[in-house]
Amino acid sequence: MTKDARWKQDFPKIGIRPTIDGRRKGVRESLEDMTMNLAKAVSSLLSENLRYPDGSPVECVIADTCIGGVAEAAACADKFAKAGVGVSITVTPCWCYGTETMDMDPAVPKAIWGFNGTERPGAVYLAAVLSAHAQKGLPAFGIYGRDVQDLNDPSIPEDVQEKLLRFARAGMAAALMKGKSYLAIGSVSMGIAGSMIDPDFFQEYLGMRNEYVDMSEITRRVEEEIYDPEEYKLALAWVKENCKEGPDNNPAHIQTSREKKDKDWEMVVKMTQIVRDLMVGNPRLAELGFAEEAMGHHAIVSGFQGQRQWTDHFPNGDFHEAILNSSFDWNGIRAPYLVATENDSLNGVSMLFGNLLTHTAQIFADVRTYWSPDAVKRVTGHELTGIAQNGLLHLINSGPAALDGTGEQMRDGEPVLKPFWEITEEDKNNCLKATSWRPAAVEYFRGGGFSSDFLTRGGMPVTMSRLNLVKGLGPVLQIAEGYTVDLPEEVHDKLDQRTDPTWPTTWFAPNLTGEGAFKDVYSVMDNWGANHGAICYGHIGADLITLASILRIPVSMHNVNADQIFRPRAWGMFGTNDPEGADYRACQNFGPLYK
Ligand SMILES: C[C@H](O)[C@@H](O)[C@@H](O)C(=O)CO
Ligand SMILES: [Mn+2]
Repeated sequence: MTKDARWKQDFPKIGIRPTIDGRRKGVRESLEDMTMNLAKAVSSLLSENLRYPDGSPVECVIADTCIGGVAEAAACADKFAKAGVGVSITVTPCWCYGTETMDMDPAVPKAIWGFNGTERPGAVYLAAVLSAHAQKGLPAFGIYGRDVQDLNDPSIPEDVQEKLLRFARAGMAAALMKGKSYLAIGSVSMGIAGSMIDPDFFQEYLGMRNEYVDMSEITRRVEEEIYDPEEYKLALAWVKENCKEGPDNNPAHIQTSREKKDKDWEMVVKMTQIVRDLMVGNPRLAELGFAEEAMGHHAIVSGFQGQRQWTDHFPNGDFHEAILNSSFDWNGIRAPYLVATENDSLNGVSMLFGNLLTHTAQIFADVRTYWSPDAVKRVTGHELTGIAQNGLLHLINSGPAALDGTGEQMRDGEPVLKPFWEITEEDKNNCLKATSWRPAAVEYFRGGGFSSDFLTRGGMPVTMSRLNLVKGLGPVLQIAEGYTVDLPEEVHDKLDQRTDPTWPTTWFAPNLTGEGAFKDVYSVMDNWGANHGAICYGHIGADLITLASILRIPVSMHNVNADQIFRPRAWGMFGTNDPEGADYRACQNFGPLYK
């Protein structure tokens, strides 16, 4: 199979709009070079720092001329539409005519950098055009450098760079998901509301489609051999060599035979191929006579119901969920495919946000247990210290934690999760070595299968997020930044044995602020909106907040420093003393991006 059937269309581009004072015979001419150079500098900054999901640099398109009035604004809009621009950034060092030069496309996230200078009033334009954006209901991000620059200084100050990059990362995440689908394989898992797909949410807030296939489609493709048989051989051999089977934890009388386990391996490998092909298609299938199946469902994220109808009879989905979510398989190191276990589409969306912002693999987990320091002491005799001193959350689920979540990839001697293009063979092999595949708990999974078992290395900055839907309100996002934690081996073992030790564990200590939901670790658990969370490497809370504001999803809970929060300027019009309340009011007022 071609390794990446996914990226058939061109990626969206970032459009840069240099706006200028339209007065000829002096003013405009004196500003042309400076203005165009600002646009070029922003273009270089973004292309050097941001990448597409395939690892290639983000492409920028600059308007053909500076924009001094509506004719040039329209020419720019035309160029951007033809070039597939998904995000726009307006730059200017000077006064320009607000409503005559502004970007009017309601579905394109927008920012404006108004140069902080004295010779020409860039900040005055910034304020004027942002007032127009508010008045017209087209929210835009305002970027105003903290320190005055000289007019001929083409550099981008660090604070401006940070805001340009934060906006562009989030804007591109929104643009990249637009037009893609969430593929539900199966329906509702064990009454989990997140697997009741809400198509209005996907359509209006994310610009996405919903695709649905019954799990019987997997049976059909297995039985009719609708997968690449050569890849299957390669995959099975790779799995035998790289995926070591761990001990069977089932009571002896229900353990399955060696023969059944070997059959399960064959089945779970086929399931992996089939789920991937369902998501993104596979040109090899057309060569094999399956042209329709070769097309796929254009899915950027999917969910697999599994429990219970499938898993009561067939091997569970843990293998395909874990491998597809990882940054590697038998075809080598590649971008993760996102698969939400239990078809929890809302956790799938949280994974999608994390992945599009960082290009790293995501850890999907049950937010299973709050362990207070006292409870840990009582059960193990161990005193929690350091970042764990206030207690821990046990993140654990059968299934889809990416193997990258072992924390076995290294950068400067520190454990990290890398975008796939930075992952080395050694990183990959270490992730595989740190994972064992335990025969599934048969009382839960009557059909057998294998669950990935690993323990995430401690000391990594991570962000757990979760999208929730509330009737009458709509979607809200919650965000908890914190760290993964190492426990002494015997302490981990004791705590792990009390749950299901065949599943991957991440010990998580959220950063506390002493207030609200972050008063203590218990409060984080107590305020979590659902049974699942999506865990992303890095402290990406600020980027998530910016993305949520682009999509008009209010943030109900976060522990991000106030000075990192960057939302469209109009949010301040809904109150400045209470940013959380203002966020709710602004999101409600403007409504979903694609309505
Ligand atoms: C085996 C169980 O049914 C688990 O899958 C269950 O605890 C969950 O993961 C619920 O989200
Ligand atoms: Mn679960």
